[in-house]
Formats: sequence, C-alpha cells, structure tokens
Amino acid sequence: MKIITTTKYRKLHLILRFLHGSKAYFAVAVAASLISTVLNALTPQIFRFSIDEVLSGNEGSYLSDNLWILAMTIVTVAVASGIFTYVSRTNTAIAGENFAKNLRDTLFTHAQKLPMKWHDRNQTGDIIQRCTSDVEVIRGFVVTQLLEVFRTAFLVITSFVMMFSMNVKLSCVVLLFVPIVIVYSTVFYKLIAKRFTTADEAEGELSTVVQENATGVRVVRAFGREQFEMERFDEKNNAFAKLWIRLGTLSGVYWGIGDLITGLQVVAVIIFGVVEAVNGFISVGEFIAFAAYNSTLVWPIRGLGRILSDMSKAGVSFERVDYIIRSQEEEYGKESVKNNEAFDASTYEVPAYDISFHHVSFAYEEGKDVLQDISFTVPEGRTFGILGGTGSGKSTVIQLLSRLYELKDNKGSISIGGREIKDIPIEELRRNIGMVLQEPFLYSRTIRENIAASVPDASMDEIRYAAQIACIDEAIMSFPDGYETLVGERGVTLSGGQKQRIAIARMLLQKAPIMVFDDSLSAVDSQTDYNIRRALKENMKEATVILISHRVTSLMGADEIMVLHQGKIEECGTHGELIQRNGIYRKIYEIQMSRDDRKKMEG
Ligand SMILES: Nc1ncnc2c1ncn2[C@@H]1O[C@H](COP(=O)(O)OP(=O)(O)OP(=O)(O)O)[C@@H](O)[C@H]1O
Repeated sequence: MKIITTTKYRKLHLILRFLHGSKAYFAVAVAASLISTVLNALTPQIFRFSIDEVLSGNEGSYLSDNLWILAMTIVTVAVASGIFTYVSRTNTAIAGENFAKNLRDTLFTHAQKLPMKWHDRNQTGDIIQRCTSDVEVIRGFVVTQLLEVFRTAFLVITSFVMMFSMNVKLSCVVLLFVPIVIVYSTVFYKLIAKRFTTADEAEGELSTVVQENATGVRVVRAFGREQFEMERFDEKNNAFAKLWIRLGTLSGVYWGIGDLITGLQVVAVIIFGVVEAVNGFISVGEFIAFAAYNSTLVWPIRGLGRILSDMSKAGVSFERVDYIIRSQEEEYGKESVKNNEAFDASTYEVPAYDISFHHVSFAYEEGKDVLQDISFTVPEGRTFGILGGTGSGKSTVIQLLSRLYELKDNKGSISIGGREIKDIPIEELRRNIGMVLQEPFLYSRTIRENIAASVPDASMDEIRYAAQIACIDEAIMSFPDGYETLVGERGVTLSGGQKQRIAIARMLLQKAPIMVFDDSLSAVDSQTDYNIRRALKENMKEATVILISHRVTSLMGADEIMVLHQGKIEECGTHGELIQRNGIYRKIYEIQMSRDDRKKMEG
C-alpha cells in the first residue's frame, strides 16, 4: 500500500478535527494536569522549609513548635494534587474515547464511499488494521503522550524556576543534561520510525492471512491446503516476530544508555550539591529540595524518549489512517447535479429504462482491455441475456452499468433512457438497478433483516411476497424460527442455492425498474431456476432485465441474447436466431443439452 506523507500541520488538523465535541474535556484535562504538576512542585519547597526551620535551631518559632501545620500542608497539597489528577484522567478518558469514536466513524463512512478500484488495490486485513489498531495507537498518543508532552514541558519549567531560585550553579549542572537526553531521544525517534512502518505493514499482512483463512476455511479444508496455509502463516508470523524482536533490542539499547545518563546526572547533582553545601552556598533543606526536583525531572525527561518513540508510532499510524481519509471517494455524479444545492436524490428520476452500450471498451489495468467495442441496446421492459465463458467480461458489463467501475473518457458510452450514466447521480442510478451478484453476501443477521436490507421499512407481507417469487419462502418457513432465523456463524448454514434465492428476494423487494442477475441462479437446480424465471416474468413484467448465465436454459426465454468471447461480442440475437446461425451459441447449447432435453424444451 502506498504511504502518503502527512505533514505535522495535517496531523494537528486531524487531531483538532476528531477532537470535535470534546475539546473542552481535553482542555480541562490539560489544565487539571498542569495544576497537579504545580502542586507537586510545591512539596519539596515545604520539605525545604521544614528542614531548614528545624535545623536552624530557631527554637520557639511558631512553626518548629507546630510541625503538624507543615505536615498537614503536605497532606493537603497531596490530596489536592490527587483530586486534580483524577479530574485530568477522567476528562482525558472521555476526550480520548470521543476522539477514537469520531475517527472510526469517519474511516468507516469514508471506506463505504471509496471506489471498487480502491478496494481491489487494498487488502482487507490491512484496511481492518488501519481502522482498529492504528486508531488505537493514535488515541493513545492524543490522550496519553500529547498530555504528557504538555505536562513534561510544564514540569521542567516549574522545576527549573524553583531550582534556579535556590542555586544557579547547581541548576546549570542539571540543565546540562537536558539537551543530552533530548538529543539522544530524538536520534532514537528517527531511528525507530521506519521500523515501525515495516512492523505495521507486516501486521497488516499477517491479519490478511488470518482473515482469508477464517473466511475461506471450507476451501482450505476441501483442497487439503492446511499445510500450505500454515507455512504461509508461519512465514508472515516469523517475519512479524523478527521485526518486533529487532524493535525490542533497539529499545533495550535505548533504555540501557538512558539509565547510564540518568545515573551520571544524579551523581553530578550529589557531588556538586555536597560541595555547595559544605561551602555554605546551599542549605541542607535546599539541597534535599534540589535532589527532589532533580529526581522528579529525571523520569519525565527520560520518558520523553518513550513519548517520542510512541509519537513515531502514532506518526506512522496517522499516515496509514490518513491514507484512507485522503483517498478519493467515488464520483457522485455529474458536477452540475452534485453542486446544485436544490438537488434531492430521492426525487430525481431516471427518465426511462432502456439501456444502451455504445462502443464500450474497458480495462481494469492499463493496456489490458477486458471489454472491446461492446455495443447493444436493451429496450425498456425487455429481458437481455449474456452468455459467455469464464473471464469473457460478463460481470464487467454490469459493473460498468452500475458504475462500480467508471468508464474512461473516449472508451465509449453507456446510457439509460438516452441519458449517459455518468450524468446520473450515482445514488439514483443504483437505486434504479437491482443487482444479484455472483457470490451473494448475507449479513450475520436474521433472514428477514437480510431480505429487508434493500428496503429496511418493508412490511412482512412484502418480504414474504419477494421470497415467494424467489422460491425461498417455503424453505424459510420450514426453519423453526422462520424469517427470524439467524444466518451465518451464529445461525444456520444455508446452502449456496438458498443464499442465492435470499439475495434474489432482497433485490426483488427493491422493486428497481432494472434488474440484473449475475449468474445468480447457478446454485439452484434447473427446475427451481425455471420456477423463479416464470414467477419473475409473471410478477415483474415491466422490469428491464439483464440475465447473465453459463446455462443456455436460463437464457433461452430472453428477448435477445449476447454471446461474449474474450471481451468481444461473438453473436447477438434471439434463441431461435442464434440456433439457426450455427455458431458458438449453438455449440454450447448442444453440449449442455441432451437431444431429449432439447426436444422437451423446444416442444
Ligand atoms: N477487479 C478486477 N481487477 C482486475 N481484473 C479484473 C477484475 N475483475 C475482473 N477482472 C478480469 O476481467 C476479465 C473479465 O472478468 P469478468 O468477471 O467480467 O468475467 P465473467 O465473464 O463475469 O467471468 P465469470 O463467468 O467467471 O464470472 C477477467 O480476465 C478478469 O480476470
């Protein structure tokens, strides 16, 4: 998958966009975190004051006689800091979850609108990973690391203000280490960024293998491909593990060297602090407070490396997620229609339904035409059959008709009712074309919901009527739960023919004026195929129908039949004309039908 560059500004823009509706929570979280940091910075000062007060031998002073006041102050500050930490965490959680929800919503909605070409180019596993784990990495960055960056910056400033106010020389010693740690962390950040990209891509490949095997488990078993698939999985799994081991080793080196720098910093502060204390430039209380500030600084500054490394991970995830967000949506329709504010897809009407292909050529990939100079017309209300061997381009014809793939300029034109389909708003076009695809897809929901997917508010009578025409009502009623039977992994396993008929019922319910059957009766027996076609003819007289099939019997009744061969029209005519012509159609017919069958059909 191509990675596009997402600049810092773009990332910031995305963060602000998806924080929409929860910016206030985020602001409260930052403010509460900063207040808690200030409160924590006060504690060493109270220590300092207490120690110096007691050691000064200033007996009789009010505070040395009432040390409980100092103790209570420390407790009060700790409690207040705890409350602000709580406020910060809860608001962070709300902001973070809203952020992730907005981001997931956008990705899902946008992915729905991306063209088929985009889906062909991108692996499902990888898309899933971008919409799930990458979103999680970004969420973690926004709610944890980003807040930590604010907090660390504020902590460093507050601590240095306190330290410089006590002893400039000693503060400079601590300050010396800050750029060393930051430079060191940044170098590490750069080093690790590329490796995270590779690791994420490897995770995507691994998910794809798992997803393919989960969905294609029957094929894997049927062809005895378990060993092959296990080896394929092992290969991806090993590559993935190796990448993470390398990342782990790199992190180990980073943390090891980081420990060394921290140790040196602590030693330097102790040595210089003792020297300053012995020379009387710093009191014992100040020295202890100094040591406390130094230790509170050490971890956030060291953590900066972790934050930066997580930021590099989030940076990669941002690019991966942005790849989806930036991908161009399907062209909606003619610009003039799209930009017309008064446009309402629900009232826009395709004028009439006769379909015309005019010198259409098409290639999925550059230079490899799968359709060549295809021209035909289907008058409104007629049935048009397409016959052809596998890969001859039958499905491509209907995918172009519904604009699942766009026709290139100068490669012919397709029109419905005299109007070019590129000028018809895509929503409207698809609302008028009911399609049953070669491999019907059913949701893991009830049969009723699956049929009603095309018209969610359809009545039970309408649903049953569609199912009766598709010759599936009886079978559905024989299930104990009838139309409420759950389909899929947690429900019944339907046969291929049953799935096809449910998909047909779903399409019939849509009552589209154009109906397309892409080899969608291949899994039903000839008798059921005939029953369905007869019921369709009786009940859907007005519809313009395109029927794709390998089976001559399915097409014989069509008003016109087009025979495709390697993307070209081989023959066109009625069944009778094509039989007379003695060409490829007749050959297929004779192969498929025994003489007795032919007599029966013709008689
Ligand atoms: N999304 C795609 N990307 C690239 N090539 C494709 C795509 N879909 C189909 N093709 C290629 O286009 C050619 C025509 O495919 P099409 O699916 O239209 O054939 P078909 O006649 O419907 O075949 P079948 O009867 O096997 O379904 C084939 O060579 C196929 O490999």
